[in-house]
Amino acid sequence: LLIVGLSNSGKSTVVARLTKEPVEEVVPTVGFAMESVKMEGLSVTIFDMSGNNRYHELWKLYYKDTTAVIFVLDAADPARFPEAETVLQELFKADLLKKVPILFFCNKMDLETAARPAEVAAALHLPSASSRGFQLQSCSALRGDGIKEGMQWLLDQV
Ligand SMILES: Nc1nc2c(ncn2[C@@H]2O[C@H](COP(=O)(O)OP(=O)(O)OP(=O)(O)O)[C@@H](O)[C@H]2O)c(=O)[nH]1
Ligand SMILES: [Mg+2]
Repeated sequence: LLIVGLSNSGKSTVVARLTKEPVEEVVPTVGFAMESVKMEGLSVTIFDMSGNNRYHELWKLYYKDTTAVIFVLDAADPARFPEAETVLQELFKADLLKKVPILFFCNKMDLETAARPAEVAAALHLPSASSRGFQLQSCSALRGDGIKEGMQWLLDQV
């Protein structure tokens, strides 16, 4: 399982939710962090990538071993939506990810300023949920809302 997205979007907070570690202790990721967790009897290895620009090239090295992708967006940071779209397009274009389901977490929905999922879908020109194993899920990793629902969809795809 590969977790990508821009810096500060909440990837490691999502991972902390999945591994049941305290979300308060999350710090910016340097390079990447690897975690293993059991989900519904499956042993899942999570690669939590740094969103820092300097590490984006590193993501590609993991594509060939990737069964599923989670892309995390900070929905309260519209200034970075174009940058997020560019990064997401790279994922869609990658040959090694052609058959890999992508779960899109529209994160930080607890914040009043967060864009609605429909606005995010329009701004980032997201494909419809039915196409190519793509699913948009709104969530708050901080509160733990929506994470289970998203993971349920993803596990059903693999
Ligand atoms: N309000 C709110 N804050 C969140 C949420 N998820 C994460 N954050 C905060 O956003 C900041 C960044 O979270 P991280 O999980 O470290 O983000 P990241 O995507 O792993 O960042 P990098 O490792 O630097 O790429 C932290 O201060 C988190 O507490 C959320 O759902 N709501
Ligand atoms: Mg991180």
